[in-house]
Amino acid sequence: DLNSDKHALLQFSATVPHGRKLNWSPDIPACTSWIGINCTKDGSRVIGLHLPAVGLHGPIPSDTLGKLDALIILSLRSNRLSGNLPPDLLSLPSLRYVNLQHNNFSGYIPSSLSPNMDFLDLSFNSLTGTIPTTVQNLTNLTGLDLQNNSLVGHIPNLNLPRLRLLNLSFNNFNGTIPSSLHKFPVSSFVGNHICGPALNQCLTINPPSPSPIYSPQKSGKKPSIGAIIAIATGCSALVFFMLLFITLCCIKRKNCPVSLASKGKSSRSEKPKEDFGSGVQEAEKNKLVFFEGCSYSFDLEDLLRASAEVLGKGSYGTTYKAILEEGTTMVVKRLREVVMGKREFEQQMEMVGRVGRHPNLVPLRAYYYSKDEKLLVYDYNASGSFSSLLHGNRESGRSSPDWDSRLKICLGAAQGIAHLHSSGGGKFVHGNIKSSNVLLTQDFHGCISDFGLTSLMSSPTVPCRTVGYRAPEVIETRKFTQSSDVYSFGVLLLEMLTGKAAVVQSPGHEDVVDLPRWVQSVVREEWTAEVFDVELMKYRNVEEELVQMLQIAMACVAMLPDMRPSMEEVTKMIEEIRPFDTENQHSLDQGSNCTTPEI
Ligand SMILES: Nc1ncnc2c1ncn2[C@@H]1O[C@H](COP(=O)(O)OP(=O)(O)OP(=O)(O)O)[C@@H](O)[C@H]1O
Repeated sequence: DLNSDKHALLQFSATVPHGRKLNWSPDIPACTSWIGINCTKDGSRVIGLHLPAVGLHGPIPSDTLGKLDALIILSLRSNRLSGNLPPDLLSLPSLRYVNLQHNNFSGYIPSSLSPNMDFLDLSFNSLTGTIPTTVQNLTNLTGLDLQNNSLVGHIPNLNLPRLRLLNLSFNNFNGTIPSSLHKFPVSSFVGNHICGPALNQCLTINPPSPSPIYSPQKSGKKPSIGAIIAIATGCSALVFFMLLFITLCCIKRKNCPVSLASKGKSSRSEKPKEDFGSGVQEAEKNKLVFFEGCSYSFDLEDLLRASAEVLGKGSYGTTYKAILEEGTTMVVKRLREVVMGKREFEQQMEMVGRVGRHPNLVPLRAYYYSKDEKLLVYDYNASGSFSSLLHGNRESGRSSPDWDSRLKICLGAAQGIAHLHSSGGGKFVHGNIKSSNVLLTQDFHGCISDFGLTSLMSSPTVPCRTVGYRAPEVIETRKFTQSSDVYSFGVLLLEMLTGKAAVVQSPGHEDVVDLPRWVQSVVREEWTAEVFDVELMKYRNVEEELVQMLQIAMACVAMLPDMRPSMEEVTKMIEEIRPFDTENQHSLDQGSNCTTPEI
């Protein structure tokens, strides 16, 4: 509440060009309301209003600027301010820096703009209408960020000599990119229906659907009864089919684990009853195929003699941790239901081996193929998976991963998937993105595992434990695409942000609902902050980054595949939240010498 004295401790001080120092002291609330803020004790005038992410809400009073006539900086980003922007809000000649991103402002961008403006950020609001032509007069403008609004019309020819940063992505612009803006990257325009040389052709990615996460109070309009019925019917059908599917899946496969507890966890010294290698022919015990550059000295016989522990039963078979007698620990995946012939299998494995040379991918080290046994060999990663880090900690007493670690892991995972998608002539699809397939290095880099396996299977299996990650069209068509990978990654991001599993029990109901729908329902009723994992709310000054990540996640889980961004775009958007030093990343694949990470 801007009128309360809750923010009384906020201080602002700056030196104005002519050298006079202004202090914005705790005395400010005594000046009754924020529109009277400039009546500081010494009568000096306020030149900056900087109140980011402090929970301000409601509309900005229309006569604000009559009182703040010396304002240079207006920064109210990441609040819950709503309503139309007052027509004169951005018109004060003193205004130079405006940042109102991540609020709920609606209506048009005021056409009266300070001619001295050098930075204008109105991104992540619900603004409509066109870009006012007066923007062309802002010759000092160095940055213009209008991304994630509902702006329409043509992009004006902005001949602004100082403009360095431009982001118009995820709006409803159409037409072509004017020549003056060709120097900006594709990411500046993505999510619109526009064409231009920078894009080679017309953009195919449409703006995300106006879900409540983008505009919780968009235009104040309520959906029609018909729309409500359609949405309700659609959601019920989705939940029904999901439940039906889960049930069928579990009936069909008796070995579908009901809980994590049912996973075999034998001790190191004791071999479990179920073991890998029983289908290996005696004559073939030297037939383990290693990838070029590997320096492992064990062979298949050594691997079969190893002490094995079941790590889990996944969609493709059982995964074992194998401790060889010489001390090396490897992971062996025993595939089931592979229908491919030997030659085809070998070709596929060669491809997987080649593609896997990336810091954010878990490389396949070796494989074995015979009629009765198919084995894949990977390094063992002692730090476990993102899933166990997120969901396993509270019981084990380990602390929940902090925001920085989560962000870093997700960026790594996104980079890994983006690399996969650019491989195989841009046709490679993972088909099983989920948090247990994101393994972690010791220093918390996310690495994607299990790639290249979906095509080995007899039919595109939709495993019961991974239903929550499946894009709606996959459940229907059983076809995996790069867009369905993006959807799964979006669910993974939501899992990271909420701390919840991909399928959640909806509060007060017995039925389960997938995470994207749960997030949407919470955001519709409450405010975004309710969605986030309480563990994340402990950190200060991260709200804005959380909301940004939530926007990315929701773009990924758009119902229509064409509406989802590509993984390359997702990676860029995450990088924009917080740039990491990617050059110094450690990886599972340290070099190409197949070094097993320390155990
Ligand atoms: N290289 C590895 N190092 C350490 N743990 C691993 C490794 N590969 C897999 N795991 C872990 O072993 C467990 C079983 O993996 P598996 O891939 O068989 O099943 P899943 O990931 O649960 O399901 P899916 O088969 O659908 O991917 C998972 O918890 C996974 O994180």
